[in-house]
Amino acid sequence: MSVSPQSDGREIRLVPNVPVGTKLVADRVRDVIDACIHTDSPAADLEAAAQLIEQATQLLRKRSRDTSLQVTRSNGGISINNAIEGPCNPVAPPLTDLAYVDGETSGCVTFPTAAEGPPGRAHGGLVAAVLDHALGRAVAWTVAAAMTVSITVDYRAATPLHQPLCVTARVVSVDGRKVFAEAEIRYDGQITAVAKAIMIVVAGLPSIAPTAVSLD
Ligand SMILES: CCCCCCCCCCCCCC(=O)SCCNC(=O)CCNC(=O)[C@H](O)C(C)(C)COP(=O)(O)OP(=O)(O)OC[C@H]1O[C@@H](n2cnc3c(N)ncnc32)[C@H](O)[C@@H]1OP(=O)(O)O
Repeated sequence: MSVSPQSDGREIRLVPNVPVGTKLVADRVRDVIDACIHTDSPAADLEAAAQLIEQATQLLRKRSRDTSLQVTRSNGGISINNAIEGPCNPVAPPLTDLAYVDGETSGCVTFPTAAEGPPGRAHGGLVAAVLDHALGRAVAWTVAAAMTVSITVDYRAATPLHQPLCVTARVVSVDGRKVFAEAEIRYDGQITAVAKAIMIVVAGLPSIAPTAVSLD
């Protein structure tokens, strides 16, 4: 594992691949979150479950590391504990299969029950977060790593839970450090939300290339 210093002093840790064991734990935690939301168990079972979860937490805390982003060298650099795409972050939906082809960035996401806003629909803030992330990826892959200073989301239709969704994003224009980009999320081919963003290229953020990662 190597470490790349960032402009604000934080570090990015490079790992060869998504760590299988950590991803397994994250997947099981996603199951726990889902079960927690749906459970109708009696109090004794809830108490027993809470104790088991506490035991698992203590086991995981036996050896801890800092919270720096970990990024793989494979597949264009998966940010493994990122809030949106991180396969090892149980809070991430996650956004998967990120790809960059002919200037277009795409990815897939399925929102779990935990992402519910209106009944049966994804929370609009989480839809916006996924779009923001795809926009960030598109800008990083097309121009350079950047930060969002403005994002506008139009919600056109319900974004369902538990259904495979496609996210696409691209750069529209560049004006100095300002990058204008747009993105959509689709269910069954129909757009449910579109986003327009202004992102500012910021020196020192991790750079990611479409085909080969060059982070150090
Ligand atoms: C493989 C590695 C993977 C790693 C992870 C992958 C994840 C990738 C995806 C992650 C994606 C996640 C994405 C996220 O979640 S990013 C997180 C959310 N965003 C932020 O936290 C950003 C907060 N803002 C800032 O820190 C500063 O504003 C920055 C540093 C960005 C710029 O401050 P700086 O002092 O440097 O620059 P400046 O103030 O001179 O401004 C520069 C220019 O910008 C124009 N401007 C500013 N604001 C606006 C505005 N609202 N509308 C229109 N224009 C605006 C401004 O007029 C000026 O234009 P001009 O006068 O030059 O013409």
